Amino acid sequence: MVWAMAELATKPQVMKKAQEEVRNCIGNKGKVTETDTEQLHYLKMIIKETLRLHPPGPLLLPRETTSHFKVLGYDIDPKTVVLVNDWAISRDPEFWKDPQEFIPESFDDSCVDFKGQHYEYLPFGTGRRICPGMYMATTTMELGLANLLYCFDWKVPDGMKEEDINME
Ligand code: HEM
Repeated sequence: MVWAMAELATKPQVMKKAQEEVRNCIGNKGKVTETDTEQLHYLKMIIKETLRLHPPGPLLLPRETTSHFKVLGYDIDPKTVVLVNDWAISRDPEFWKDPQEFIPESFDDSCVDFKGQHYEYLPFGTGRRICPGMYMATTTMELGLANLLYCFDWKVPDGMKEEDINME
């Protein structure tokens, strides 16, 4: 969630749009609750985009092969440790337009999600060992970020510019 906050702090126009969505939806209720987040489509796109550019598990979890197989002409022996470079996959220009930019709108009208069916985007992995905490993680992030956007305007510290924050 810190990455999402850093991206928003450096992109005031994205933050404004997200704040407007949350504040219009919640009105004077005082706080965002779990049932409210269903309506926060832009916020969900921000979280997806954050997980694309800043996957907390950039190489997923190491796996060990149990039998010999061939992939793209390479022989993979049994007991080989295999890493999936999700960080690189989710910045691949073959699948993503302007892949280095933070553009939540890329997920608008797109069926790409993190449930492991879209191999260009695997922040929670895929298959039988996909992250079982996926919904807990996204629900917690949505709720936390929505409440922060609802209650606060945040910005980079005085004397600092947006471009001073190194997102690498
Ligand atoms: C943003 C938050 C999270 C991210 C990005 C994340 C990502 C991942 C990834 C990439 C894997 C490996 C999947 C694979 O190799 O295919 C994994 C596995 C796992 N995650 Fe998460 N995770 C998150 C939060 C959580 C939470 C909140 C829990 C528990 C409450 C959790 C529990 C697990 C467990 C137990 C596994 C191992 C599953 C297995 O090997 O069968 N994760 N996670």
